[in-house]
Amino acid sequence: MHHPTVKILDKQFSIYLPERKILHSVEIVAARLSHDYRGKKPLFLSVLNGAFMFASDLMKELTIECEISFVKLSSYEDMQSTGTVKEIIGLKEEIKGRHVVIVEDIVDTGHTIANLLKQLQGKEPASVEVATLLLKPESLQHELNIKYPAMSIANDFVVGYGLDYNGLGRNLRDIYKVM
Ligand SMILES: O=P(O)(O)OC[C@H]1O[C@H](OP(=O)(O)OP(=O)(O)O)[C@H](O)[C@@H]1O
Ligand code: HPA
Repeated sequence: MHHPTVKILDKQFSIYLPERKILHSVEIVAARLSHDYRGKKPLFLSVLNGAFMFASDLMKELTIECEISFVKLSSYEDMQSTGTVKEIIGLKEEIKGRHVVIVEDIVDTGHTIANLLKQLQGKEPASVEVATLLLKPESLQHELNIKYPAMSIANDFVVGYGLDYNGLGRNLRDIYKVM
């Protein structure tokens, strides 16, 4: 079902990125990753919770030998960054010498990714890059090289396809923006 608008808690959202457009952009970024990481047996590190749906669809499109693992770190409350970024939880894999690709649903201010990159670089990986479904270039507050953004969007709050508003809306197939 594709609704033109949805209401979540106190806010109204309108359709922004339909599922077919999302999946098309996932295919394109997966093709780039498959090309760039062939023979490198990369470790995809998906950041929970938001990235679960992107990670799932991305993995299905990859044609190379690769691993995936899930880590957790949360910093968002309501619609604003708290600025405090927590440490990586649940990382059991040896990072040293591995080609790591972080899989995120969204890079907004960049606080989360900047912190995560710093923590991972200390573990001496062979390389680290970032694949994100959404990038908000106008919102970025860090100098980051995000090599694999599936889509760049304006500075609007969005929900759906894994992204939440106060925990809700992650199950929506399409992405909606706040009205
Ligand atoms: O670039 P930033 O401004 O740091 O924002 C991006 C981060 O915020 C969201 O995570 P959140 O902390 O909301 O956790 P969640 O994935 O469980 O929703 C999102 O999944 C990114 O990890
Ligand atoms: N929507 C949902 N979660 C988020 C966003 C957003 O626009 N930015 C950072 N986390």
